[in-house]
Amino acid sequence: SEVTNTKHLPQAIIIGVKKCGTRALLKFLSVHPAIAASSTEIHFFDSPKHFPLGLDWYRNQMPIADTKQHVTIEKTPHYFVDKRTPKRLARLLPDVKLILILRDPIIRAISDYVQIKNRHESYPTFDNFVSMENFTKWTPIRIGCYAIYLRRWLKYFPLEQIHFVDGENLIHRPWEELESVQRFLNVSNHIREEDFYFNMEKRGFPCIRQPNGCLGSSKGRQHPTISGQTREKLKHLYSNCNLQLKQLAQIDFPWL
Ligand SMILES: Nc1ncnc2c1ncn2[C@@H]1O[C@H](COP(=O)(O)OS(=O)(=O)O)[C@@H](OP(=O)(O)O)[C@H]1O
Repeated sequence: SEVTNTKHLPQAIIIGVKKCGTRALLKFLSVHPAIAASSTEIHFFDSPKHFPLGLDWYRNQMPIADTKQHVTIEKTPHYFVDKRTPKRLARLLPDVKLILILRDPIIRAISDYVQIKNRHESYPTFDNFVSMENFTKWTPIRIGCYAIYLRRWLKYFPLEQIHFVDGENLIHRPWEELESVQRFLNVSNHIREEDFYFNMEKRGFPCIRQPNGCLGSSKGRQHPTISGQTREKLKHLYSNCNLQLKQLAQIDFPWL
């Protein structure tokens, strides 16, 4: 077939959610011979600086794809929570396939917290935050109420255009999640169970054998233990959010 060696607008975008395994998913997909994955987060639709530069700028950020058979894909987890992105995306790339990876919102919140704490030494403990009166407004907590944001997306995209990945299963049995993502993207089932190994030095997270290995040191960080009281409070808060998500997305992941 004809080699085009050029950049294409993405046919698929991992729109989020932050700290749910977006990097792992994209890294694993990038070993597929028919997938051209962007190595950085592009932040086109959500950025006042980039968006006015238009689709030519966006296309130019994409990786070179060998042939027209390639599926070009990028991930920018902030798209999911950005108010302007769904409308802009629907207008500019109405047929784009959307991939949304979700994990247990309590673990996601701790992961988000650990990332912030990493940059701000004197940051309070997670338990301290959750004991505050208006803790539900704190971003690491709020983002985990996925239904709030998904509802916005569904104003612009039909459910069939969004593929939901279980971020917990992506850690335990990544090949299963990849099988359905590959099907959704209409590419061959190339990534298999034997392509993975589990790295015990990295809290048991999966790595892919060739050619990419494990994720970098900013992924798979140590998490603090949280009190039983904090956990109960969050379970209570998220039970309603999770119920709404199940109904909106028509999914039933084990942790929901
Ligand atoms: N294979 C593999 N290796 C390492 N880490 C993995 C993997 N699969 C999923 N995860 C989980 O992904 C969490 C980071 O999520 P994201 O990549 O979406 O983060 S970000 O939003 O781009 O910052 C990251 O969060 P932390 O554990 O808090 O570091 C991991 O829990």
